[in-house]
Amino acid sequence: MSVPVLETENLVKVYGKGATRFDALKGLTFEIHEGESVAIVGKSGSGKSTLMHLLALLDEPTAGVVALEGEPVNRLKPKKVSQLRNDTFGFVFQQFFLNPNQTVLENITLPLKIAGVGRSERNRRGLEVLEQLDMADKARNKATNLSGGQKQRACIARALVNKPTVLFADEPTGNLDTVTSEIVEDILFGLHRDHGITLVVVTHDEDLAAKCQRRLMMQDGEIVTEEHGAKGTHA
Ligand SMILES: Nc1ncnc2c1ncn2[C@@H]1O[C@H](COP(=O)(O)OP(=O)(O)OP(=O)(O)O)[C@@H](O)[C@H]1O
Repeated sequence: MSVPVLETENLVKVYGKGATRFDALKGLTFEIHEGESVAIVGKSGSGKSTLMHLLALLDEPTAGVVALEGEPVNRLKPKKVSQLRNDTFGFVFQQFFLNPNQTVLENITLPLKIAGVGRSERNRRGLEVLEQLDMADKARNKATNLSGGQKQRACIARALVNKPTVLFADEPTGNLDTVTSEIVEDILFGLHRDHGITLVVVTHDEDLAAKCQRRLMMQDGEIVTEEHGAKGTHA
């Protein structure tokens, strides 16, 4: 079998110490393979976001290992980790995190700016993904002047502009109405199906989770069950 794009070994996260110590993740070992769609589900406080932050190299575990394409990340220098994160991952969050003072195009090309890509190439690639998401006509709009669904599409565009291997989505439809949620879900699963992007979704939404090929059910910092097989039409 191929090397997993992400794997963890005995992943532990402890917040605080002494009387305020909280064991948020209690030794998780699992793999995510390239091209999979995986949902991380569970009640509020079960450790979903903590796990996603560790997988996405946004935070460090207290103990245990995260390996990216077979390489344990804890052996790498912080600068290399940042570079890998920017090159390999795209992020879509519930809260959008768009800069209201910048245009849509400026917002979505930020990962390319961080990677040191020049302005004209940034704009070319930015317009290409906006085109793909049917948002090219909004390129010069300020990011505030968009509907919720358009904001989330802009976030997806920003997540895709670096052609990531893995797309992390934390409650991507949490702030959207049902119809707009479906549009955003269709885009995410379309990227998965048609472009082979690996999708890691943290969600409370059972319908969204059901569309993923695998569901990791979390409870009190542990994966208590794992379900396989998409329940929807996106096998
Ligand atoms: N920085 C922190 N300091 C202390 N405790 C924390 C910190 N971050 C998270 N926790 C605790 O760790 C536990 C897991 O939090 P986490 O955000 O991963 O849960 P979650 O499953 O994503 O919840 P939600 O669905 O509400 O977002 C919670 O009990 C939370 O209070």
